[in-house]
Amino acid sequence: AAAATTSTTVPPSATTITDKSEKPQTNNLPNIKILATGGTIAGSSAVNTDTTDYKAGALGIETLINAVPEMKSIANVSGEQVVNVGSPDINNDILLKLAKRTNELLARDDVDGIVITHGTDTLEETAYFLNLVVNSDKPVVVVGSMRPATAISADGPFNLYNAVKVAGASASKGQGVLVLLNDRIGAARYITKTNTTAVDTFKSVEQGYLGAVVGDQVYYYNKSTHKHTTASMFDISILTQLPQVDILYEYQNNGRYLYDAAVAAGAKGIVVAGSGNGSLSKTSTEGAEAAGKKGVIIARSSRVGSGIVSPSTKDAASNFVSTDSLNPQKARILLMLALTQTHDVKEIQSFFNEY
Ligand SMILES: NC(=O)C[C@H](N)C(=O)O
Repeated sequence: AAAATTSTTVPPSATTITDKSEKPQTNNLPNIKILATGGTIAGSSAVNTDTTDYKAGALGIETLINAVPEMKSIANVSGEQVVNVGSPDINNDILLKLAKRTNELLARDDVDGIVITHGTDTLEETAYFLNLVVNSDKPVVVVGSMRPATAISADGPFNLYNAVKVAGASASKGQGVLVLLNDRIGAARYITKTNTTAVDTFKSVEQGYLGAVVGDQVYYYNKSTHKHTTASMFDISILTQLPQVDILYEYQNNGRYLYDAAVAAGAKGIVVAGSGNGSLSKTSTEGAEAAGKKGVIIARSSRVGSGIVSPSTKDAASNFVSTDSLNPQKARILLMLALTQTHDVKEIQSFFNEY
């Protein structure tokens, strides 16, 4: 991010960690806002060996910032608590609130980048949503941890420090929304949680990471080839809600009743976590086609965990779209946004090809 350069350089120690004055800083460090949403990075337990039964979203932003005073030497850091929840409880209202606040802050001259602390369970969904709706090329870095703040060898503090470093690096501009854990910089479009409990859980198996933080340096090697941030056509500034999109999982012996139930409950779109290359059983196909006739958009993704769901010649006849390499939970994010623009199947397919 563009660091303000002035002739009067204030030593880093003169900055306050949580500056609520909203005045531009006068040193040459980048101004980074941390928006806190909860998760394990803000998790707490009475037992320091507890890595599973702790309370996620227990500690506030002040505590997280005060735990890493080293950030003062790399940025002017201030924080805001947006919500404080485990990430399974991040919902559409929170997504909209977070994205609007992010855009508001990025529009200001005295904000050079944003770091968002978040639970890891649904981190990739929030990161991808922001990737599609942030309308600035300033860095946005989403960070989490797998061990609560109270654990031996908690991974949160260093992840947070590195996230601030990445958010303050000029090379991070225009890279789309980034995800930082374990010294790796991932693209929101590609990265996913691959292990339920391991610290090195965030991977981009097919596409790779964009870069890494090693020592004092931020390194980039790749760029996301999909449209994001300033190139994205999605605008959430006037939205107060997002359309209901549900995910249905394929398995042997399934029935169409889940499709009927989703439609009855108000789904405007259904993402199918299909088997293999986005396959649906005959009974699911019946349910999906019946939903399609009622105007519900059906998007074929895959339960496999990696790979592309390729377009099928049968899609046009059934009014289905295919989701490229987006996993079901990210396909749901894109389909919600697509449905704010159009219900045309061809147009929605083109969004899945481009974003
Ligand atoms: N590691 C974590 O952050 C998991 C936690 N359950 C959450 O997503 O909030």
